[in-house]
Amino acid sequence: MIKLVLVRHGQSLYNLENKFTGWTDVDLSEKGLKEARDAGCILKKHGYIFDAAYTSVLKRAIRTLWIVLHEMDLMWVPVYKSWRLNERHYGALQGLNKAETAKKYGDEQVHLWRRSMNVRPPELHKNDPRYEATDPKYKDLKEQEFPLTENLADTEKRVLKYWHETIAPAIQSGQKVIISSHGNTIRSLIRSLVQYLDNIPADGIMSLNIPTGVPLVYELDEHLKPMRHYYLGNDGEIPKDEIPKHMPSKK
Ligand SMILES: O=C(O)[C@@H](CO)OP(=O)(O)O
Repeated sequence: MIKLVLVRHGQSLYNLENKFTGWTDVDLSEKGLKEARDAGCILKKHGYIFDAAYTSVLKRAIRTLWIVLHEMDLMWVPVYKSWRLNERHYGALQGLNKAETAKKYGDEQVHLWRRSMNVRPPELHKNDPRYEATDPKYKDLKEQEFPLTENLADTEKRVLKYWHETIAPAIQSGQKVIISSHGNTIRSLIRSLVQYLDNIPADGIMSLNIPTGVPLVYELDEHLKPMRHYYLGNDGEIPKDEIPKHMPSKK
């Protein structure tokens, strides 16, 4: 039986300030650092070991992974980074306060920007300092590939390309994998994993609240079909209604 571990980065400085983040490269808050340490400790306590680790090119996910591997004494594990595992690009909303934006544009509009598969937030202009296409971490992207904004379908498409071409084959070749990534990236992966199961409200998965810094384990069969899933954390850290309801959980 295969175990895949997904972990959303610990709380970031923008999570703390309730700001739209997207590709803004903010670091972890003090709470986020602790969440990452706790995630590593609990994975170690349960005897997890990994052959390969995947993350985005954003430091909140990278640092979470570093801390997890450090706590587990697994710093030797190869780490693969890809922009395709980045958070969804939030366009011109990046850096704005979510509550203030809701006051200005209304809750309904902000909900559409945040959770609709098809609605894109307003685009960044190429002369905006938040447009980071020349950052060396994006050297693999052609200028026309660098997003000015993304809806969740755009995000899912580039995440799943990496999943199908790189991560899924590694898992199927027998590698034990951890992915340290972002809320919308993880939702996209969950949508892909559950797509062959019956009666799954795939759209509802995009509204799931994924807690920061709590490992989510998917047990998969050899075809990568999920058998069950569960969070590894203290009960108090995992609000019951945040556990995906699309499959029986362990508890
Ligand atoms: O701001 C963001 O980049 C994401 C994750 O924190 O927010 P949302 O919950 O709106 O997807």
